[in-house]
Parts: sequence; C-alpha cells; structure tokens
Amino acid sequence: MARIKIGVIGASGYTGSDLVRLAACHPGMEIAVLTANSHAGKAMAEVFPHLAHLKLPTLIKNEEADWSKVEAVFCGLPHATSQAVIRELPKHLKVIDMSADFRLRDAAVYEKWYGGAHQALDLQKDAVYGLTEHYRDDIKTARLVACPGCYPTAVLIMLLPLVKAGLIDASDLIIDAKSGVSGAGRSLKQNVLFCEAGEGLSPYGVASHRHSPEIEQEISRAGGAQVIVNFTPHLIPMSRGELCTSYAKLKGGATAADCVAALEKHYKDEPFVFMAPKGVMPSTQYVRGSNNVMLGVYADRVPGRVILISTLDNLVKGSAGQAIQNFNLMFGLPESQGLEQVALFP
Ligand SMILES: NC(=O)C1=CN([C@@H]2O[C@H](COP(=O)(O)OP(=O)(O)OC[C@H]3O[C@@H](n4cnc5c(N)ncnc54)[C@H](OP(=O)(O)O)[C@@H]3O)[C@@H](O)[C@H]2O)C=CC1
Ligand SMILES: CC(=O)N[C@@H](CCC(=O)OP(=O)(O)O)C(=O)O
Repeated sequence: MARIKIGVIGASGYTGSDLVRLAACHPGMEIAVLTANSHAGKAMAEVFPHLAHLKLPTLIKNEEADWSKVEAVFCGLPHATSQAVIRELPKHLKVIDMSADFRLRDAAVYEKWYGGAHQALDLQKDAVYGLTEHYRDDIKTARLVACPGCYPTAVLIMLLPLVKAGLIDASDLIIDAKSGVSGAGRSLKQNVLFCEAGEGLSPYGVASHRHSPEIEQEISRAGGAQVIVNFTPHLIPMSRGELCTSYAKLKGGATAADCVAALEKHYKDEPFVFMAPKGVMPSTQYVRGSNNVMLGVYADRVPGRVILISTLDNLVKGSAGQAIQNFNLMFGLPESQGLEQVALFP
C-alpha cells in the first residue's frame, strides 16, 4: 500500500522533531515536507544530529511548502501562532495540531487564558479534542484534531473514568504536576538554563497555568457540572517525562480499590494505558520514549481520600505519539502502528 505523505510544521522544535523521529519508523507514512522558522534552509541533520542517518527533506518556510501531494499535516508551533497558519492550509489536508490553539471550546475562555481573540473560530467549532482513549469515534472522522497538552493528557487519563463512574468528587481536585524541561520547548528561555533549572525543583504558573481551564473543560464535560481544579506544575531537572499526582475525595463510600477496578475496566483493551504492577510506584523511567501512560492508585491515610499518580513522556503520549495515534485513527490504520516503542530503561 502507498505510504501517506505527511508534513510537519515546526519540525525544528521538540514536538516536531520527535514527530519526525517516530514518523521515520512508521510503515504507513512518508515524510514529504518539513517546515521551520529561524531554522528554515537548514538540513535536519544539522539541527538534529540524532536524525542524521535519515533521508529527510530540508527545512523550509511554511509559505514555500507544496502541499498538493500531502494528505496530513502535524503542527508543532507555539500556541497562538498555529491558528493563523492552519487557517491558510489547503482544505484537502487533515490537520493534527499539537499546540493549544484549538483545544478550548469556549472562545471567551480561550481569550482570557491566551491573551487574545482567536483568529480561526470557524475551524475551532469543528475541532475534535484529541485525547484518543476518550474521543476515538470523533477523531476518526475529524479534519482537525487538537491534541491535548501533556499535563492534561496525564491528568485526564487518570481522572475521567473515575469522574464518569461517580467515584470521586470532581469539585475537590488537587493536582500536583512535574515536567521535564523539554516541556518548555527548544527556544532559549532564561528559566530553563542549566544554572536556573538544572539542579532545582521549581513550581511555576501557580494558580494561573493555562492547562487549568483545559483540564476543567474536560472534567466538566465528563461530570456534567462546571468545576474548578487546583493545578500546580513544577519544572524538574530531567529532559523528558512528566508525573502528576492528583488528590481526590471519594464519593458515596467508594474506595481506592473501586478506583482501581474502574480504571482496569475502562482501559482493559487500550494498548497504551497500564496500571503499575503490584508493589510498583509509577515512575517517568518506566514510560520514557514510549507512548505509554502508567497509572497508580493509593488509599490516602486521610479517610475518604485517594491518591492518583499518572506518568507519561511529554514528547510521546504528551504530544507527538498521541498525534500519530490520532493520525492512525483518521486514516483507518491500526491505532498502534509506528508506536510500538518500549520505554527506554534505565
Ligand atoms: N514540548 C512539549 O512537551 C509539548 C509541547 N506542546 C505544544 O506543542 C507546540 C510546540 O512545542 P515545542 O515543540 O515544545 O516548541 P519549540 O519551541 O521546541 O518549537 C517551536 C517550533 O515552531 C517554530 N516557530 C516558532 N515561532 C514561529 C512562528 N512565529 N512562525 C512559524 N514557526 C514558528 C520553530 O521554528 P524555528 O525553531 O525554526 O524558529 C519551531 O520549529 C507548542 O504549542 C507547545 O505548547 C504540547 C505538548 C507537549
Ligand atoms: C515544562 C513546561 O514549561 N511545560 C509546558 C507544557 C507543555 C505543554 O503541553 O503545553 P501546551 O499546552 O503548550 O501544548 C508549560 O507548562 O507551558
């Protein structure tokens, strides 16, 4: 069967380059177009020496791309820049956006958290939220999929089945999250310099992180009532990986064992979501480089509360891997194709 020609917009970034790394081994994809901004004109091998052995197109500007033979585009641009670029793409292209631009369904909420009016509301209304395990049927027929943020993916995969089953109180959620530094992207920023982030653990976006409304939107959709969550992210000195610990109040006499049973039931046929083995705590080390999410549920010593731990690789299930999982669905391919990588341990 002919391979599907794909393009990657923002291939000189971390999500874009991890997409290229995965796409290069995907039997159903041919990488036809790679775009960049400041790196346009360079060979991928120059920008990413770990990809040097692959025969890849040279990085070009978006406006130089010939999309006529391409069928799908992955977009790894900074949020608030994707919408104007995606709006101008030819309509025959299916688009899988890794930025935040099309995730929020309410234009006013988008404007409040991203500091400006949305420039492609006509596309926004038909965009499908790309949390694969929860929106599979909608993703299959979508033209534009808005992949979730890395933190929301980790948090929602844990919490949505428990909210839907009525086991936890969606109005009382505390989420403590930690991310490796690649989560902040590849462009130079003072707070991710080695001297600033290399040896410490730093909270940021306290009570103000833009993933809060994204998590709230999806928990509210699952639970039926508008919720507000307490979400605190931290930057941790490692290159990739993310671990989220959520603290929840159990409802109606439910127990931690009920939560385990609900998650096992919900994800029993899922290729990428696993409970931590008995006696093992989820760790970023067990998912690094893979498209997997590892979950762990623990009874709290505080009566009636439960501790919920989820971990993933921010560049794989948190962005490029989930984007490919969605591409597979959109093109009728086996959902796990090209995503069979086992975690890189140790
Ligand atoms: N990093 C992560 O773990 C995750 C990131 N995301 C989201 O994915 C998107 C990409 O993130 P990430 O890959 O980390 O970001 P990077 O900063 O690493 O890469 C951004 C890319 O966009 C290009 N670019 C930057 N500004 C412009 C512009 N004005 N016009 C056109 N192209 C531009 C850059 O090109 P050049 O370098 O050539 O200038 C680069 O290719 C973001 O929206 C991010 O929030 C989502 C989930 C996880
Ligand atoms: C460590 C770090 O800085 N992480 C990023 C999250 C990356 C991500 O998933 O964000 P998007 O919503 O932009 O796609 C942040 O907190 O903004």
